[in-house]
Amino acid sequence: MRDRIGRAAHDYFAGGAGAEITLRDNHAAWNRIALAPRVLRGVGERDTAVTLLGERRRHPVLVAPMAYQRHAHDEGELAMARGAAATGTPMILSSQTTTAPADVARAMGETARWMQLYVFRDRALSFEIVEAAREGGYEALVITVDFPLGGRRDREIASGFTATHPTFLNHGENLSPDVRHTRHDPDLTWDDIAVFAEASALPVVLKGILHPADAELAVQAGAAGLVVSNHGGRQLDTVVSGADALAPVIDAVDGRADVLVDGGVRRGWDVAKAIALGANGVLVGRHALWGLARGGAEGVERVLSDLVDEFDSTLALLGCRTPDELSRDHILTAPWA
Ligand SMILES: Cc1cc2nc3c(=O)[nH]c(=O)nc-3n(C[C@H](O)[C@H](O)[C@H](O)COP(=O)(O)O)c2cc1C
Ligand SMILES: CCCCC(=O)C(=O)O
Repeated sequence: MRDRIGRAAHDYFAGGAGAEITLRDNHAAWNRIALAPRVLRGVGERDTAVTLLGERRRHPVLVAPMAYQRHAHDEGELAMARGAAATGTPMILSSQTTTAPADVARAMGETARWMQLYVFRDRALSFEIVEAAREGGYEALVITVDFPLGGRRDREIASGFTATHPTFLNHGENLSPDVRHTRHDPDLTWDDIAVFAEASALPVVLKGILHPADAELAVQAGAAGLVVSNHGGRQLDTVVSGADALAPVIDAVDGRADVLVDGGVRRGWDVAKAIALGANGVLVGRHALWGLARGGAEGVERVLSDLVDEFDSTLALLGCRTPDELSRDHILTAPWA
C-alpha cells in the first residue's frame, strides 16, 4: 500500500497519535469481548435492518468521515460514495473532502449521507459546510468535538504528509500539517452547538464523546445522536477505546439519543458486539479506506458487503434474527483478556 499511494499519505492514513497505543488497542478491545451464543432459536429468516435517527436503514454500518480521500484513490470520495451506495451504507462526508459535497450527494443517490462539520476559527468556512449540507440533501450534521487541535502524530510528523489535492473549502492552498492542525477553533464550547443545529436545521450528531458525563451534556445540548470515538487513535494517545467507552455512555444516554461507536471495527462480530452493548450503529474508517485505496468503488463495495454479510451470519450464529435481539446477554469479558 505504501508503494501504491506513497509513504506520506500511507502514514497519514494509517498512523495515530503518539506511540499509537490507543490505535493498536482500538481493534484489540473488541477482541477482549467474548460472545455467548444461544442455540435452537430458528434463525433462518433474518433482517439486518436498524433505525438510525428515526430512519430505517439496511444494516447498522456507516462509513466514517475521512479527509483527503483523493490521496487514497484518484476518484476519492466519489468512489467511496459509489461503493457505499452499492451496499446501502450511509456515508459521512468529511469537512476536508476533496470532492464537492453536491457531487458526492449525486453519487449516493437514494442512500443516506450525513455531513461532518469541523468548526474553524474562521466561522464563515464552517457555515459554507453547513450550507453545502443543506443543498446536497445531507440528512444529519455530524459535529466533531474531539479536535480542538490536531493530535501529535509521530508517524505523520516523521513522513510530513501535505494534502495537495484541493479540498472543497481551501481555495487552492496546500494543507501542510501546521495549517491542518491550527485552523480549528480551540475555544469551541457546548454553547456553540445550538448555533449550528439552528443554521443547518438538521439533526445534530456529536462525534468524539468518550466520557459518560459528556454524553449527558450532549443530550442536554439537544444532540439527536453521538459517536463514541477516539478519532481512530489519532488525537490523544492512551485514551480509552470506543469499545471500552461504549457501555457507560449507553447507560448515561438511556435511550434519549442514538449512540454510535467507532474505532477498530473490521469484522462482522465487532459490529455485533457494538449492537449487543446497546449501540444503534457503527462507523467504519480505515477498513473502508483501504478498500478504496485497493480497488476504488469496487474495493469499497467488497469490504462493506463482506462486513455486512459477516454481521448477518454472526446474528445467526448467536441465535438472533434481528439486531434488536442482540443484548448484553450475548457478551462476556473474554477469559483470554
Ligand atoms: C485518514 C483519516 C482521516 C480522518 N478524517 C476525519 C475527518 O475529517 N473528520 C472526522 O470527524 N474524523 C476523521 N477521522 C476519524 C474517523 O472518522 C473515525 O473516527 C476513525 O477513523 C475510526 O477508526 P477506524 O479507522 O479504526 O475505523 C479520520 C480518520 C482517518 C483514518
Ligand atoms: C484537519 C485534519 C482533518 C482530518 C482528520 O480529522 C484527521 O486527520 O484525523
